[in-house]
Amino acid sequence: MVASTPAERPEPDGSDVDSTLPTVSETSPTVSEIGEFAVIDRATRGRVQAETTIVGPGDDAALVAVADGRVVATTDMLVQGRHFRLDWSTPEQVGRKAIAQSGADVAAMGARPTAYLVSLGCPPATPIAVTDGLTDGLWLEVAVSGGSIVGGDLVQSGQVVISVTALGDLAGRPPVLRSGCRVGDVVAVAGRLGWSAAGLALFGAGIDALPDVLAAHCVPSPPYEQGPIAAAAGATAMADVSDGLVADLNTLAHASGVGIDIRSTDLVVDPELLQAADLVGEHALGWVLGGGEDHALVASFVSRDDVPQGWTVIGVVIEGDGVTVDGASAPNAGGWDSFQR
Ligand SMILES: Nc1ncnc2c1ncn2[C@@H]1O[C@H](COP(=O)(O)OP(=O)(O)O)[C@@H](O)[C@H]1O
Ligand SMILES: Cc1ncc(C[n+]2csc(CCOP(=O)(O)OP(=O)(O)O)c2C)c(N)n1
Ligand SMILES: [Mg+2]
Ligand SMILES: [Mg+2]
Ligand SMILES: [Mg+2]
Repeated sequence: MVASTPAERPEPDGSDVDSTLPTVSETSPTVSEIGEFAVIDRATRGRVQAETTIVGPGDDAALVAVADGRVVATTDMLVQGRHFRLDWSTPEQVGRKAIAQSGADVAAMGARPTAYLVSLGCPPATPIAVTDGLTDGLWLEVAVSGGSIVGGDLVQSGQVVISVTALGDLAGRPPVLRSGCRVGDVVAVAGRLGWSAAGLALFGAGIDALPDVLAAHCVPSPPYEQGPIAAAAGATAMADVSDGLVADLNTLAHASGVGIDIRSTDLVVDPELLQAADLVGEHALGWVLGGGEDHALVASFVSRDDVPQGWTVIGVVIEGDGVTVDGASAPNAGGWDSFQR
């Protein structure tokens, strides 16, 4: 491998050094003014814990009851300028997205989220209206996904960074792995595709239109409950779509040692995406195939009869290696790679 010289590296576009904070109000004190423990207090006081929380925030660690003797565990982080911008999203939307990103991974194992640990880094000048907004958003999404926030961390950093660890319960079922696709299975999707990418394109072009599409970029809507439903229906493999449909199906194909062929005519391209595509001069199907961050669920099932309500069959598992669309490779649907953009 040849190390790239500075001259070969792409110029930074500035997006990853964004450290702007919204001026929420002239009167909001900052995090440094009220101090770490007061901010933590505001993030935890009065919030209702799930039944499985034995010890919640306030001690050295939380204690969580594990119903079936195993716990699903996953973590993801959001970095300002890379995963969100505070001039595009409200703090509440960022909080919701942070929970959704990890909660969707729990659902993709076939489990139900039970507990979250939230670590926050922020500059000292962060208004507490921002940390309060984040807290509200985190708890709003927890109310959708299930579970509760049992602890976390708060540190000073140059930009806003949020890391969410989620735990989940499989209710005695086996986990649904990425490696379980078998030739002849059908592949189905639950949840929206392409919306987040369409919103990102609108934001990027500075077009203030289609508010539902912009909101879908700021707050994904993972179909949390469909994870356990698919597992109970016998899903053979599953993942959430964070990097892009083709990219995430590729992880299933590679882990399972198979090919997956998607039929483009079976993909739902919502009319709002066609409108957005007209506005920015891009292709809506490209967003559906290559856009990430909607956190839809994709899964394989032995037959069409196993596919639960709320899922749309979009393809089949075939012999081969990787993902094809209508039998051909999809070179423009590579999806997100944290170090390529
Ligand atoms: N720094 C790391 N150390 C250990 N495991 C990691 C690390 N980063 C990612 N992984 C693991 O690699 C796998 C793929 O990660 P990722 O692509 O982020 O999955 P997802 O898109 O579901 O969040 C996951 O099982 C994750 O736990
Ligand atoms: C400012 C900004 N630029 C670009 C994007 C697009 N984007 C950022 S991360 C990502 C993919 C998912 O992020 P990743 O860190 O890979 O999450 P994971 O797959 O681990 O869930 C996408 C499409 C964005 N959300 N915000
Ligand atoms: Mg991840
Ligand atoms: Mg995932
Ligand atoms: Mg990713």
